[in-house]
Amino acid sequence: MNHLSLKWELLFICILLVTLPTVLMGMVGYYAYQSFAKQTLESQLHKHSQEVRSQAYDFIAQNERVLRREEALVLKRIKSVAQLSKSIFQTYPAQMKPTYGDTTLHSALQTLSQFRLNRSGHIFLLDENFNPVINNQLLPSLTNPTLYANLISHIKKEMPYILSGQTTIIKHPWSTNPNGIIYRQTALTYLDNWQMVLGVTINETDYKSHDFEVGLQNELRDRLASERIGKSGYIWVFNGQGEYIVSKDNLRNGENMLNIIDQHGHSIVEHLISSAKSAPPGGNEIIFYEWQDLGESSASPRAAAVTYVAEWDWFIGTNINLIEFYSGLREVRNKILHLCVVFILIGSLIAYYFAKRITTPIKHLEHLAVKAAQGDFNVQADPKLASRHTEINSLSNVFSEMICNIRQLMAQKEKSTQLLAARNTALQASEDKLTKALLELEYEKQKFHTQAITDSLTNLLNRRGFSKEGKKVWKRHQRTNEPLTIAMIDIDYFKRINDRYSHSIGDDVLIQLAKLLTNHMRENDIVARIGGEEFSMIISQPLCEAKKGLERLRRLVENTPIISDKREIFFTISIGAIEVNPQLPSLESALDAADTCLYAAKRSGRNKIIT
Ligand SMILES: Nc1nc2c(ncn2[C@@H]2O[C@H](COP(=O)(O)OP(=O)(O)OP(=O)(O)O)[C@@H](O)[C@H]2O)c(=O)[nH]1
Repeated sequence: MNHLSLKWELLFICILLVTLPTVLMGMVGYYAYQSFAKQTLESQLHKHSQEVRSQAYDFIAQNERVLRREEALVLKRIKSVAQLSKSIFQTYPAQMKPTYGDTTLHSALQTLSQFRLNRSGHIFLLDENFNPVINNQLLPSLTNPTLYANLISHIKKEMPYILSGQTTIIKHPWSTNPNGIIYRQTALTYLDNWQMVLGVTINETDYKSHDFEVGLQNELRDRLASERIGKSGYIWVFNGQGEYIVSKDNLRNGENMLNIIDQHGHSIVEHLISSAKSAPPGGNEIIFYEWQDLGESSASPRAAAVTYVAEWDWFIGTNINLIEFYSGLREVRNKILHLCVVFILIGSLIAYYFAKRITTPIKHLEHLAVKAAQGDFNVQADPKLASRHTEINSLSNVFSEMICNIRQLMAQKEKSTQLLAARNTALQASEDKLTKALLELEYEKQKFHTQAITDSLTNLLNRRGFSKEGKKVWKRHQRTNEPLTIAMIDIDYFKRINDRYSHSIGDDVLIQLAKLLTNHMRENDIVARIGGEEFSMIISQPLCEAKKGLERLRRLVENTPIISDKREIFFTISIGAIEVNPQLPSLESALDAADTCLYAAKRSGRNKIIT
């Protein structure tokens, strides 16, 4: 985040603040809708299942109502037949009482014995031992003695009632068939004249026809087969053997589907049947499974509410294709997704606008600050910023005020700098003048000093200079005891040169000698003109060495004429030299000693050296 600019950081935060709640709300919305959809699915299935169940029970109830009405009619009939028969037989005398095994029945009994109601209904008579005396061949006592005994037991129970002259009806099991026990309804009455029980009996199967029930089932079957839940949801019905009672559009009715297994190898229909059986009484159970219908390339996930109608052994399922059902949910999810994206985009654009609105003035002020930092104080904040009544406005005002102050300070500084520069220039000029004056003074001083110690004609040291420099050498000699020779040099007959050639040529001689002396002397030697034509030398050599040089000098002078007016003028010098020794206490005494030698050289004929 540190390398992000403020604008992008603000933008990022705003987008985050928009995106997170949007995505969160989208997810909550989607999952809420998903949960709602699942509840809707289940309630829809429950509702359909209950409707189908109630339809089935309406049909069952209708069937039962019809059967009950049929039964009531039959029972009324057998009762009336029994009472009618009784009224007939009561008219017969006791002598006409039939006996067990009697084959010569009179015509009335034969007629009654041949009486048939529906298919199996007939009349029978039982003697006091409960043995059949007519229609004994129709009583299956020989084939099912247990059920026959059961009938007799029932009759015996009813005896007190029929003995009182009443006619009663009993229901008793009579035979069995593959569908179960077949019951009979029997109307009983008592013949007082013959002490016999008269019965009119009929099999329930004779009047309880399944045709009506089958018709009802077929009607319901057709109705269910065409019913749809949603686009492709439908209703199926299996019987306990796993056979289709109702299939989609009745296309697979009768097919046994127990062999359809799921991925775990279990029979799906068995699972449906067991789930329906375990459903709460009168209710249904929601189950999820995979099923492949005719025309489908693969099994698809389904949900069904299953219920069991025990009376018909029908396992009814109302099912929905989950892919189809949730396709609507996918549409909702996509819509939520699109809404989220649009919302985030709009939020991002708004965030970008505000981030830019916030950062643009800051960027502008930053740009101005950078320019100011680089020394450009002619910057001015954008006047548009003043129109914003925000912190930016305050910042802009403060920045402008600051720049204005800096500008004033800079102007003051500039003024002060110019003033200072002018003063510096003046000061520098004064200083230069002073330096120049000092230099001139020093030059003059040096000049005066040089003039004071220099002979103006020969530029050699004069007597004062010689004395000054000589004292230094003398002190050094005293300190180091180095060998030192003092020589006094005088031009011979100089007065004659002046007189003979002029004073000017005399000066030239002096200058010539000074040059020769200067060339002759060594670095540490001192040469000076201490009088008119008198020169002195201090030579840093012992006398023996110095004398050789002085001799060379003397000969050089002797052989080096000066040229004046194309004439050669020769001159000579006399030299007196001594070596400084401890007997000479000062430079003056040493000069005196050398002067004494010079005097001796003059006296002894000149142009020579006396040491
Ligand atoms: N041209 C010239 N002559 C000078 C100068 N100073 C002194 N003299 C002359 O030097 C002469 C010195 O003469 P003297 O003292 O008699 O010595 P000299 O003639 O050399 O004789 P000795 O020294 O005995 O050989 C004088 O005539 C001075 O006038 C100078 O600066 N220029």
